[in-house]
Amino acid sequence: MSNPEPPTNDPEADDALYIGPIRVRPQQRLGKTTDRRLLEWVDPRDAERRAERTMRDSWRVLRIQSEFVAGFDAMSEVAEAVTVFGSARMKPDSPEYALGVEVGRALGEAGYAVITGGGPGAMQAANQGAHQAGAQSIGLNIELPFEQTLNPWVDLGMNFRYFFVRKTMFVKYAVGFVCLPGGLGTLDELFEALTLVQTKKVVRFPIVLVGTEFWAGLLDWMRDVLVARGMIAAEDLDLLTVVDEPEDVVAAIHATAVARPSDRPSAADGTMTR
Ligand SMILES: CC(C)=CCNc1ncnc2c1ncn2[C@@H]1O[C@H](COP(=O)(O)O)[C@@H](O)[C@H]1O
Repeated sequence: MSNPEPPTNDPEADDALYIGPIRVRPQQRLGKTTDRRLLEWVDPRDAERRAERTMRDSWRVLRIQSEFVAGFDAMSEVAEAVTVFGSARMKPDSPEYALGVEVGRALGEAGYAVITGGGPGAMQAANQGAHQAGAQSIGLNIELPFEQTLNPWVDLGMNFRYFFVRKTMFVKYAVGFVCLPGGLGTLDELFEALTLVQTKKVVRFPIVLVGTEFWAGLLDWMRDVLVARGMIAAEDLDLLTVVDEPEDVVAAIHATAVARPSDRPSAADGTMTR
C-alpha cells in the first residue's frame, strides 16, 4: 500500500474556485453556474431578452464543444475504468466511507482505473482506495454554486461546466458503474445508467449497488410497483447486482465487463459509424 496520507494540495487552493477548467479567486466568482445560465427560462414575450439569448446560446455551443474536446483529450489515456458514485455527504469517519475506500482499493488492485465525481464523501473514499492501490484515480468535478475543490486523492482531475458533458465521460470511459449509498445525485446517475443499458445505448455494462440493506427499499418498490404495474419488465431488475463486499463488486464487474466486445459497429450491422 502506498502513502496513507492524501497528497498535499496547493496551499493557495483553499480560496480558489473553478469555473469549468478555469481557476478564479472568490471575489471573481459568478453568481450562477454555467448549467443554470444554460437552462435559464426567458420570457418569450420579451423580444430583447429573447434575441440576447439566441446570440448567447449560439456561442455557448462552442464552449460545450471545447469541454468535450478537453474531456476526450484528458481521458484518452485512461486504462479500463469503473465509475463509482455515492453520497457527497458521507462522513470520512463512517463505516460506509471505510467500505467506499475498500471498494476503490479492490477495483484498483484488480487493475481498474477508478472514476468518480471528484467531490467529497463517497467520491473521495473511492478515489482514496484507488490511489492507495496505485491505480489511476480520476475525479470529474462539476461547477457548483458554492466553493468546490477536487478531493485530495484525485490524480487526474477535470472540472466541468456542463453536467451532460461530464456524464458522457462517466459512461464513455467505464466498463461498469458502482453505486455506494447516496442521495439524489447518486440516484440520478444510477437511473441514467439503467436507462442507457435498458435502451441498449451501452451493452454489457454492469451496474453494481453496494449495500443490500440501503438499497432494499428501492428494489422492493421497483418490484412491487414498477414491475407489478407493467412500467418496467421483470428482467430490467436483472440489470442490477446488489452486493456487500468489495471483492463481490470486482467479481460482478468482471463477470459482465470482461467479455465485453468492442461496441464498434461492424459492416455487417449496416450501421454508420458517425
Ligand atoms: C458537500 C456537498 C453537497 C458537495 C457537493 N459536491 C459534489 N461534487 C462533485 N460531484 C457531486 C457533488 N454533489 C453531487 N455530486 C454528484 O452526484 C453524486 C452524489 O450526489 P448525492 O450526494 O448522492 O446527492 C456523485 O456521484 C457526484 O457525481
